[in-house]
Amino acid sequence: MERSPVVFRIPMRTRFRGQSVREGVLIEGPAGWGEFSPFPEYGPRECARWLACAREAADEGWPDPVRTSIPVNATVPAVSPEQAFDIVRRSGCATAKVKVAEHGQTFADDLARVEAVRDALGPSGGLRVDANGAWSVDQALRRLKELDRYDLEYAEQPCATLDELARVRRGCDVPVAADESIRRAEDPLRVRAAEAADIAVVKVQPLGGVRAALRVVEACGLPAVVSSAVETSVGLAAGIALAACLPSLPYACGLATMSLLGGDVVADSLLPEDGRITVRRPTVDNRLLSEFTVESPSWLRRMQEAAQ
Ligand SMILES: O=C(O)CCC(=O)c1ccccc1C(=O)O
Ligand SMILES: [Mg+2]
Repeated sequence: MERSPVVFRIPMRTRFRGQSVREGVLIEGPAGWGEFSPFPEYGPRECARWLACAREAADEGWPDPVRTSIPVNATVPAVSPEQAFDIVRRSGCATAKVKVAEHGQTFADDLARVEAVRDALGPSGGLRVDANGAWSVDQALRRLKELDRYDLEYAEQPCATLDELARVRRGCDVPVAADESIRRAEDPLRVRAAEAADIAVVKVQPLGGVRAALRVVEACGLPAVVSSAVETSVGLAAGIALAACLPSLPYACGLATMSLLGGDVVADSLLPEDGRITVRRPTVDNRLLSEFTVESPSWLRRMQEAAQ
């Protein structure tokens, strides 16, 4: 028997994107469980794609994998240099992504955090930064040049607009990855036309599922980095499925985010071992699920509105 939708609420171990809890709805269908967990700021139109991702997971499942494990990066929130060092060391990952340009912090904080992460990785590790679109073109050009003394693999969304990304790309040696610029089906063609990025960051929930994201990557014609939206292992499994079926996967993916959450709804969490996550779909554990279940008519309403 399939369960009715379950609303979950899981505390975050470190604040990320200004959030300290992660909430959403888990739905069960013939193919398994799916996760609907749009961030609070998204309206019904955007939420429709997040729901399509959950429905694909529950109703159809995903295309066959072409690899058995996914290389992943450690995700380093805007924490102190000491904490950043520990996060990277504990992760076992050879690649790390560091949040920079966080509200309330200075560029000196960013430099110190990136330096600590380079120390933790050693000279051969991959090190990327993510500014979430916060810099102007001038800031990005100056700051990336300075940060590049720690040898950056790429800079994720240094500025907000495609035109700005294209100018940063032309003006500096650090490759540029588009993340927030790729949220709708028509976005990849725009990124490509504007020559705004070297790499496409793709997230399955905002793009409407694994099949939809596969089409986006194809249309974009850029190497893809699959990233999570900080989901439970139910949601992460969809990202793992996308990374597992992409024809080519040249970079480590941002799917090692379970360590940011204070709990999970499966016993066999999608955590990395030696910097890789084994391709699999863990099953929901009823005891763990009940531990994080909350009553929330507003979440069920949000899901209904997304289905209109
Ligand atoms: O890419 C990663 O390493 C983890 C995922 C991540 O950073 C993220 C997760 C949720 C919302 C936004 C972002 C982001 O890339 O800015
Ligand atoms: Mg990003």
